[in-house]
Amino acid sequence: MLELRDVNSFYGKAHILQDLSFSVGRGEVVALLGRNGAGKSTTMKSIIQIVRPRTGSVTLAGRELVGQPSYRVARAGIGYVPEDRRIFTALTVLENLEVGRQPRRDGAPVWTVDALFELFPNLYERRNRLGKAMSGGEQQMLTIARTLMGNPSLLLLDEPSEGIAPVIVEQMAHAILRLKAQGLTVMISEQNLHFARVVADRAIIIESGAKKFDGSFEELAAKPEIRDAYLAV
Ligand SMILES: Nc1ncnc2c1ncn2[C@@H]1O[C@H](COP(=O)(O)OP(=O)(O)OP(=O)(O)O)[C@@H](O)[C@H]1O
Repeated sequence: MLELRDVNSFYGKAHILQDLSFSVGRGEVVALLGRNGAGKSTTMKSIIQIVRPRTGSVTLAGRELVGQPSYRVARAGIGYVPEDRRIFTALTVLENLEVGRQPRRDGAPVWTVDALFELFPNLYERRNRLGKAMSGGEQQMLTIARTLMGNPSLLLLDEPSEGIAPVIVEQMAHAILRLKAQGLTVMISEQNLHFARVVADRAIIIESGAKKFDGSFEELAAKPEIRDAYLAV
């Protein structure tokens, strides 16, 4: 469904992504792992074209995304939840969800406000509260829910468990597993190996913008040297 081939991305002269190639199959949940500064956020930004790869290709269902404006990438069916939660603090939870509403898309799960409240019961309880009155974890859930209102076929979550209370992390894991059960394709970037193992089918590890491992968590467990070299555990 998603394929990166020999992607090279830069910030000015700094060469960040180095010939990065990987693919994500339809319905898969893949964890992009790596230390602080490994290039996880840059990878996601290079998929949605906030960062423009200088060379290489990024395709979604065979369609080239490199060079497209980000709003077109979103319309092509990619939902992106950045690390810094972006909710409208002066709008209520319900209003925030309405802002995200987009038409349904072929081959992607269709979301309603009710279905999202079922997925995130906390949001239902706080549906009339202003965004600014929510905890960090609830804001993270609201950002994910609002993105789902766009009915994406691929969801990119940048470090969804970072800085969030353990009880909310648990709810988040549960929600991601339900998204997978609905057939959504998900890529999460993570430093938390435990969280990644609970929700993802496969791990891709990067370091200095280059791929160091791509395989199952069983394969990763059999290679402690990889974990020790590239992950903070
Ligand atoms: N806007 C920018 N301008 C210049 N360099 C940047 C910029 N954003 C990130 N970098 C650098 O690019 C490299 C990769 O950063 P990136 O944010 O992709 O890593 P990450 O794996 O997501 O780490 P983190 O967990 O800290 O978000 C780092 O060396 C970082 O300092």
